[in-house]
Amino acid sequence: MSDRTTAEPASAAPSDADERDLGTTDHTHVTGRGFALLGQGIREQRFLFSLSVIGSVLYGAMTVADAWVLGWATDHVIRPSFARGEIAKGALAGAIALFLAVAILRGLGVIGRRLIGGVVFYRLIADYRRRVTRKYLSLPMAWHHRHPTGQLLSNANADVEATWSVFMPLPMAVGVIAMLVAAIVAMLAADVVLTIVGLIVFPALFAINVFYQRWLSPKVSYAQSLRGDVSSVAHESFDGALVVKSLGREADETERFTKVTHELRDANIAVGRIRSMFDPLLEALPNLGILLVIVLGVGRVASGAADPGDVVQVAYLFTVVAFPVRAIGWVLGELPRSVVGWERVSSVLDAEGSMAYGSRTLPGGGPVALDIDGLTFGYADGDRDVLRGIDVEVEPGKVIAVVGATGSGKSTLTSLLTRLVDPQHGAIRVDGHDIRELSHAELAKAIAVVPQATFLFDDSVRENVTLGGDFSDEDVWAALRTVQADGFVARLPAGLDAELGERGTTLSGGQRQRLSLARALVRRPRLLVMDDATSAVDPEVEQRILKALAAHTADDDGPTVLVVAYRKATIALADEVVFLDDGVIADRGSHDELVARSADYRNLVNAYDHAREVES
Ligand SMILES: Nc1ncnc2c1ncn2[C@@H]1O[C@H](COP(=O)(O)OP(=O)(O)OP(=O)(O)O)[C@@H](O)[C@H]1O
Repeated sequence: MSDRTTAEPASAAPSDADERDLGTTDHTHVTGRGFALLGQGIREQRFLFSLSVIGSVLYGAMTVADAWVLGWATDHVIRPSFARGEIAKGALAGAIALFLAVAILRGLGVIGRRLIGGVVFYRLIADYRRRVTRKYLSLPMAWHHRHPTGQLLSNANADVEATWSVFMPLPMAVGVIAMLVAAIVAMLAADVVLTIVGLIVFPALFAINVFYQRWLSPKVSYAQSLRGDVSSVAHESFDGALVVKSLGREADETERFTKVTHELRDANIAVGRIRSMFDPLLEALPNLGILLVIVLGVGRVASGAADPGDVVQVAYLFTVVAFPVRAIGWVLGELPRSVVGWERVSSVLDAEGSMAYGSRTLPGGGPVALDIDGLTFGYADGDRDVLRGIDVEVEPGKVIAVVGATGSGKSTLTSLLTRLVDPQHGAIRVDGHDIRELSHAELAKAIAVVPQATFLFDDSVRENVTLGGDFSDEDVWAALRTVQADGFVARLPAGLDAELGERGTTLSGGQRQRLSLARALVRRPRLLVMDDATSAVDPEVEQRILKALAAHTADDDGPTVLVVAYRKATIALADEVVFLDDGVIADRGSHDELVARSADYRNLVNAYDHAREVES
């Protein structure tokens, strides 16, 4: 019975709607696709899977051998001992040696099956998680915009696990087939009549199991998807604790949580109900078989048609084979869930539209000339172009500010500059080369973006700045100095080694932004794109940062800068300002020129500064 824990299917949490998917899937197709999936996994882990099956077959053969040894010992050791009143020492030693040899081989079989079978399962999961994650990283932002984070997490986690969980009981199921053949042969050799009982009990056990698993599996999947819902509601409540508490929504949140936990409770009870119906039946059937064997066997021994050893052997076979036979049921019952998991996983792996990169590298070093030429872009799910006919030229080392009302397309422009998305029309060139021709590595090296929302990893300051890149501590400190972050980092107890906690929660918003800026600068980009990247930094520090950047640029050491800016003082530092209005360039020139000639611009920058003054 101890096999139960390892051989039962892994209860991977599947993602939403498994219940519906399983309910509507045609079982014949599912079985066909399920077997194709098994073939795929076996091919990919050919060697280890074969080893685990050998282990399983060895285990099966030795289980049957164990029954045979028991029968042999009954006839050659126990019965003669009772008959003669003394133990036949030679036969006893032989029986002990046989039991030991079988036990050792059986143990080796179990190790092979469980250990190597486990390795196959975990390798498949790790491999497919890597493939899915790698695919995510290669898919364009347009694809990501269409797929919520929760779904991506579930694809990489629960769906991959659901796909391969069938590999947990698979080696055992394959071994069980060998075990069954050997058991039937052993029973036939022992007693044909008693074998007929086996031929009724085992197929019945197997059929009930398949039916049971088919009924249970979608219910288990559904319960597990609800478990995912419970944790996502809890996660959201904890994440938004500030909002929940400050707006006094605790009771509503508790109610939302209660609703989903009650659904989970009901789903688990439904699973328990089915289990409570089938488990006793599955446990009872082999015992009824044993009873039948003993009743029939006693009669056959009395009539001299069978030896007691044969009856003991067949009865024992019933006890040891009955449980493993259920592994075949687990495999067949798991197949529909695996197929659903695989459909979700392959929808990611087969997704089209990976960014195609060129192979060009940019000659020379230092700041680049930027040329945005006739750029037009619309989001795939949007009903209109967000940017239309944008033309901007920036000389190397100059600072250009992009100013515009909310929703005018500033962040979209920064996404285009780093090829998170590509334009439908027009081109972006650096030093005359279309950025689509640059190799991926060159693009990442030459152009750095500091996004509006800062993201820090739960890691040290150093790792957050270098992101694993090969930079010396000197480089890191230099970048920190430019962004005026050297002071507070030096004051952290562990300095560069200080751990920042999840999303950098141990730092203030302004400190986080400065680290995010340092991360871009340490790479010495040739074009730096800042999307409102200093909004949480106080104006005076922001001025110092921008001046330090400008000083580097003046030494031909710094990048060309495109900055989405709001504060008048920041905008005034730019060599030129591009004023975006609803996706088109409404005006451009120096800040003073725009203030003098554009009422809209004037109103906007005044409103910004006023709003920020009120905020602070
Ligand atoms: N992923 C997206 N899918 C569809 N539409 C989008 C997406 N991101 C932005 N938009 C739309 O594109 C337009 C421009 O958005 P964008 O974020 O570029 O504006 P913005 O000027 O940076 O605004 P803000 O100052 O508020 O950050 C908006 O109308 C917005 O609704």
